[in-house]
Amino acid sequence: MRTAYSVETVRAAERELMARLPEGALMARAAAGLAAVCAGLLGRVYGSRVVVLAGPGDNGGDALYAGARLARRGARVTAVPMDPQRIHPGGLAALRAAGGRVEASVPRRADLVLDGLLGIGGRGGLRPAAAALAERVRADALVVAVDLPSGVDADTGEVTGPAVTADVTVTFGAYKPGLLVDPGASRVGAVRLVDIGLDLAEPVLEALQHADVARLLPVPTASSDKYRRGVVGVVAGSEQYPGAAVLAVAGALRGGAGAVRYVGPAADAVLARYPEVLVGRGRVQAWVVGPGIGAGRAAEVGRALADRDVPVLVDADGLRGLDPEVVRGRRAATLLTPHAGEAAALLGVPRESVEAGRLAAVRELAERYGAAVLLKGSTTLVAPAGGGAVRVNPTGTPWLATAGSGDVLSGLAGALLAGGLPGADAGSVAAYLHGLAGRLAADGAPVVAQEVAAALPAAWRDVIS
Ligand SMILES: NC(=O)C1=CN([C@@H]2O[C@H](COP(=O)(O)OP(=O)(O)OC[C@H]3O[C@@H](n4cnc5c(N)ncnc54)[C@H](OP(=O)(O)O)[C@@H]3O)[C@@H](O)[C@H]2O)[C@@H](O)CC1
Ligand SMILES: Nc1ncnc2c1ncn2[C@@H]1O[C@H](COP(=O)(O)OP(=O)(O)O)[C@@H](O)[C@H]1O
Ligand SMILES: [K+]
Repeated sequence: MRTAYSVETVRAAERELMARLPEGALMARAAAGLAAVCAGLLGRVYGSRVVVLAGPGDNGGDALYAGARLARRGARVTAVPMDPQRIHPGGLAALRAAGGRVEASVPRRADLVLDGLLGIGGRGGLRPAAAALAERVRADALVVAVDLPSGVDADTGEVTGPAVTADVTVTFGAYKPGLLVDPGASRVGAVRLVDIGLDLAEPVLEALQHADVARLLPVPTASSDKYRRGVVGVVAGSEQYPGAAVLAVAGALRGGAGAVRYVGPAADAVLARYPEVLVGRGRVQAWVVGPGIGAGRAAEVGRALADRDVPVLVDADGLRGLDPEVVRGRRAATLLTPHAGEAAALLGVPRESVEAGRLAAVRELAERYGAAVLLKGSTTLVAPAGGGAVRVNPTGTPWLATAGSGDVLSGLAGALLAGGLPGADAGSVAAYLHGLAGRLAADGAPVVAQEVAAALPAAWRDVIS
C-alpha cells in the first residue's frame, strides 16, 4: 500500500524527530536526497547550469542547500530569490560558500530548475512575485519540484492560481495527498520519495498496489458453488440505452460473480451477448442499480435499497434524487459511484467545484450518505462509509473516458460486493482492475468499453502473477 499523510501529521513527525537530532540535520538529509536525484537527472553535474528558485521558507532552504551540493560538484548554480529580504540564511550562505551566485532575475539558459518556492507551508496559488518567477522557467529545462510543485495544495491537490508544472518531484519523508490527487497530481511528473526518517501516524490517503489487490480478490475454493461465489443482480439499461445493460453485465461476469441476474427491459440484448445470464428477480448477494436506466425509475432504485441486508451499488441515473436517510438506514454496504457531474448534483454545487476539490467532495458525500463513495474521473477516489483514509486509484488512463466504461466498472464492483468485499474495498479493487484493463486494452490507442471488459481477465492475471 502506498500511503500519503496530511501536512499536520508530517509536521508532528518532523517536530518529534528534530527534537532528537542536531539542528539542521533533517534539512541536510532532504537536501542530500534532492541533490542526488538532480545529479542523476543531469548525468554530468560538472559544467551544468542549475537555477534555484528560492522561496522565503524552509522549502527554499532545501533547494539552496541542494544547489550548494551541486555547485561543489562543478555545476554553475544561480539562485533567484522570490523575496530578497526573506531568503533562508543558512542555505544562502552554503550556496555562496560553494561558489553559487544570486541574481534578481531568472537566467536565460538552464539545464535544470529547482522549484524551491513553496512547500507544505504554501497557501493558495502563487502570489504575483512567485508566479512571475515560475512563469519565466524555460520549457526546455528540466523542472524539479522540491517537496511539491509550488502552487499545489499539499493536503488536497487543489490548484487555485498559478502553479509550477514539474518533470520530477522530490518529496521528503512522506507522500502528500496533493501529489496523488488531481489537479495537483497532473503537475508533479515522476515522484521520488526521499526517506528522512520520519515516524508517521495514520495516513489520510492510500493507493492499492498489486499485492494489496491480489490479497483482496475473492477466489473460489474447492467448496465454492455459484451461490457462494455470489450472484449479482443488475438493474440497468432501458429501451433508449440497452447497451448499458450489456456492459454492466459484462463487468459483473468478468468480476468473478457466480451468476448474474438481469432485471430490466434489455433482456434480449443481454441474452444475445451472454446466454449465461439469468433473467428476472430472485435472490442475489448484491445489486447494481442505475447504469442506463434513464429518468423516472426511482421506484426500482428504492426497491433495491429497501433490501437492507443486501449490498447495493448505485450508479448513474440511479443516483438522481437519492435520499441520504434511506441510504443511512441500510445495514449492508452501499457503494455510490458518481462521476463529477453526478457528484455535483448530489451535493448541489457546480461540477467545476467537485473537479477542483475532489477529496473534499468524495469525503462530503460519504459522510452525508453514510456510504462508501467512488468518485470517477482522472484520479478516481474511494471514500469509506465511516470516515478514514480515502483510496486513490493509481492505475487507469484517460482512454477510459469513453462511453460505457463506467457501466463496466459498476458491474465489476457489484461482483466484488457479491463476493463479500466491503464497499470501499469493492470500489477500490474494481477501479484498480478497470484501470489496468483500460491500459492493457488501449495500449496507447483508443479503446471501447467492451474491450475494457474483455481485458479484465488479463488485468486479474497480471495482479495475481
Ligand atoms: N516537514 C518536514 O519534515 C521537513 C520539511 N522540510 C522542508 O520545509 C518545507 C516547509 O517549510 P516552511 O514551513 O518554511 O514553509 P514553505 O513551504 O517554505 O513556505 C512558507 C513560506 O511561503 C510563504 N507563502 C505561503 N503561501 C504563499 C503563496 N501562495 N505565495 C507566496 N508565498 C507564500 C509564506 O509566507 P507568509 O504567508 O508567511 O507571508 C512562508 O514564508 C517543506 O515543504 C520541505 O521542503 C525539509 O527541509 C525537512 C523536513
Ligand atoms: N481523464 C480520465 N482519466 C482516467 N480515467 C477517466 C478519465 N475520465 C473518465 N475516466 C474513467 O472513465 C470511466 C467513465 O465512466 P462514466 O463517466 O460513468 O461514463 P459512462 O457513463 O459513459 O460509462 C470511469 O471509470 C472514469 O473514472
Ligand atoms: K516547491
